Amino acid sequence: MASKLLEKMNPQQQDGIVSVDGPVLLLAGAGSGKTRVITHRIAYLIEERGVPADSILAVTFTNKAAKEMEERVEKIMGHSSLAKPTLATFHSFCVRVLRRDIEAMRVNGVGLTRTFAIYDETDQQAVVKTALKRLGIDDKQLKPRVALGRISWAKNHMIDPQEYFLASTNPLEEKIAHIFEIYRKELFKANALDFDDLLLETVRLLKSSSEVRDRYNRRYKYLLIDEYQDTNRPQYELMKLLGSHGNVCVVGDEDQSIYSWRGADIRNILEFEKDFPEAKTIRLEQNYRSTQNILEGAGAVVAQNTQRKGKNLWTAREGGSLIGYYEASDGENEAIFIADRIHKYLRTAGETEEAPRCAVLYRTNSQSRLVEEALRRYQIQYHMVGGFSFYDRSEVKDILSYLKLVQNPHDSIALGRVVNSPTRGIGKTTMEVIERIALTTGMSSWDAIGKAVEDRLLPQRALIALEGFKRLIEDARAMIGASFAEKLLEDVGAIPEDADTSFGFGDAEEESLALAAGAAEEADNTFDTSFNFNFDFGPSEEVSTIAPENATDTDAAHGIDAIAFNPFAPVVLKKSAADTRKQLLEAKEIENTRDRAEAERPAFRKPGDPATLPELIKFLNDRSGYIRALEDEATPESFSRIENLKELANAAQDAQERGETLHEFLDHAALVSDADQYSADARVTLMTLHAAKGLEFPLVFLTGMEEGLFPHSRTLTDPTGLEEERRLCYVGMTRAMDTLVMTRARYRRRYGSDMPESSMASRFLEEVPTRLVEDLGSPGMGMGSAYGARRGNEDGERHYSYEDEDQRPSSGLSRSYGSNRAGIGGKPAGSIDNVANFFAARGQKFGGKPKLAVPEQTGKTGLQKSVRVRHPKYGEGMVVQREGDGDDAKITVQFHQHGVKKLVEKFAQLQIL
Ligand SMILES: Nc1ncnc2c1ncn2[C@@H]1O[C@H](COP(=O)(O)OP(=O)(O)OP(=O)(O)O)[C@@H](O)[C@H]1O
Repeated sequence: MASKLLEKMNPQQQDGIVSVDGPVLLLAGAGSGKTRVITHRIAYLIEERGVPADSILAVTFTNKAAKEMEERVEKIMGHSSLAKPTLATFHSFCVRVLRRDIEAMRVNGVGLTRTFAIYDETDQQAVVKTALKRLGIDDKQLKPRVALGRISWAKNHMIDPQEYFLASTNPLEEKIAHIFEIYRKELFKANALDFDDLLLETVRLLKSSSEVRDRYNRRYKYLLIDEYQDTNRPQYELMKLLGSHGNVCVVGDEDQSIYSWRGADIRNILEFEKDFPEAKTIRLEQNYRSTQNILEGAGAVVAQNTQRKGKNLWTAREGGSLIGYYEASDGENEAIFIADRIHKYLRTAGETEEAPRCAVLYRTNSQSRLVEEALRRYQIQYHMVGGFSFYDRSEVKDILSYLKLVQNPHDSIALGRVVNSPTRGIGKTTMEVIERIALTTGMSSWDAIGKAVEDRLLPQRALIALEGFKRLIEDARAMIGASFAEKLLEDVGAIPEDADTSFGFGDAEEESLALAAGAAEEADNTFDTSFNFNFDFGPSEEVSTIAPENATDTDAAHGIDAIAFNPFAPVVLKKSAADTRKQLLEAKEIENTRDRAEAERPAFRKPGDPATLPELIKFLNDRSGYIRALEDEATPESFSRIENLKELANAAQDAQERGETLHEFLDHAALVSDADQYSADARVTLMTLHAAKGLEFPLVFLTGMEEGLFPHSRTLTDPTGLEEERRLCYVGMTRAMDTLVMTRARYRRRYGSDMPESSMASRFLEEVPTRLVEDLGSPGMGMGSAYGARRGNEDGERHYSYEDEDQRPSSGLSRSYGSNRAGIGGKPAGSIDNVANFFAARGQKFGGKPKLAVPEQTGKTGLQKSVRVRHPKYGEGMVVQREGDGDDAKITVQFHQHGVKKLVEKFAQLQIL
């Protein structure tokens, strides 16, 4: 078997597969087959070393990668193992740990419970807005997004509000520390965690509970971490906590570290050997993906970085086509060029390649618009990754918020979102009173509503509306309560001696088991929302026989709404453990009798059993009046929203068929990321460079290669940030298997400005050796300038657009545009002359290695690099480049408010500060 697993692997890959004892650092260059090695390593551990599959934990970066890995392992092993390795992202792994064990951190009944909510960015922003309001800070002065960014940064560096406050050096930072503290408290009150917390709380849990930590250490004997270069501090700590046995294999490529903005610390990979001095380092340096030209080009770019270990990637695919370069006159022209190329590619590749696939990559999402428009003109279907996801639609978010409330009524953000959606007469004033009660008593909004209703603290009309809402949520909760009751009963008699032996995730029975201990004290406010999805509605005549037996406080108090929807009254736990057990046994007795009677009728759901997830969604859709409100609206938009809600019910049906719990369903919706939307079947994919990591395409377009756009303006004065942008460029270039085209627009419209602004070529273009590049017919080249440096608005050059006669595609789909256009100085595009001219001009401006070789020109005015300046219109900024001298000198300034501008010195009216 070993020989089979090692077949078709190069010696380094083989080493990576069989070196399973002790720490291993697998430095895997782009396209060097690390996914292959990881999957075969897992199979090797199981098949050759006899390691139980479920003692292997492999952590990947996206859900999609985890799923793909799972499929690949299964394929290699041919479904031979019943137990499975755990393949998950850090976040989903942490959710599972916390859903199982978070209550181990509760002290004297205080702390989060397993029904915690996960807050996404919208939820987080809502909390920050509350904090701003409470502190009297105008959200225009301090944008919630900015505050949130700082909070997330602090969390990823494991800094708490107190530490943040102590370290703050200015009033703004102090304010953020206060916001952070309120934010933290609000989430706690709402029994909620944000994405960063998922990691932090898991670290805290494993550190604080040796019992829990030991259990995970006993369970997972082999730890594999993919994309190690992108791990942040909490992830690093998790690696240490979970990998204390030393069988840790981290796989990564420091040249592909692109997530520092999420707190990723490249030092984790650079210093792995320090953390584990006995670590074995294996380098995978043969690239199987790209041609030599592409690889060399990408290698030359990333070689400019200093923060790297360095490696010699090589490929057996010698030569290949040159890297294409197209310098468009403007953004529209760039988009048309791309659409045209794709059109031709799809037409011709269809004849030769099995499944033509290509990707258009950009630095920021907003760049997609023009490309989308152009593709539509060419009637080319495309798939966009990172657009508005299904789960982001407002109606879907609303119903998910109802579900979140069913799971955890203390989730104040979910409550705020739907308390008056659809409108039910709970206005702003009412909610302000509720918030005041919550604030003064420290209660959650849900409890505050309860108090307001009980103590009659609001006008009658408001109270009726609040009561109605409260009852709706309680009824929905009651519908699923029976599941808890039933499984609890089953588990009470079957708690294993050693809980370790039944350790596993996603197992509904196990979840109930862990809940059993806390059930008595928490029965009224901690519902387990695990579902048993295997039942259909029962026959309606059974209502009368079963409902009274199991009637509950909730039913008595709230009439028969839930029953009207669900003919079987649900079981809700009473408060004492003895009562609970008695009630459960009674329920079980009834069940047993009924089970026997119904053995022949499997199609019906058993009376008293919990509602299924789709049933719950339908109940919420109907009882909340949401669908009715949309129907009343009767617009095409409202009908399509209804369709979306039906689709959500379908998603729930799928989840039910996979045996997922409500937790898992909501967790899935919360953890879906941009990259997960990628579909391998799409022929044309549009996505950001970040989302493209780990993927490969025969044809890749890298667009918007302009200073200020890529590298992003934020990083122009920050060497570390610049290195990360360069790595991003490297990631983008190495996605290409056969053909890579880099494009740039000389003019680009920014922030909806009237006139497109002139741009400068990205420095990354400069770093690609000229011998590897071919001009693909950039219009208007060779006018004595490169990258439009002298062709800014100031010299009045016209720019092309859809409307320009000679740029417009001729007609229909057979148009040909771009590559056969006249190039530099009227010569055919792509001719040796043109290319030479073009790059000669470029060389003059930047020199071979711009970073080192560009001599700083001495200007008369002292407007040198790094000098701070003020412009009458753009305000303050810093000079980042000076080109030329005398009257014609061009000064590039990074303005604080307006981004990068290139100005002619003599006209610029720049004042040195
Ligand atoms: N030994 C091999 N022989 C032939 N093809 C291989 C071999 N190893 C890997 N490949 C192929 O090389 C390509 C890249 O492999 P893979 O996706 O595993 O690389 P990677 O290291 O994960 O890349 P990246 O880090 O750039 O995302 C795939 O198409 C894979 O099938």
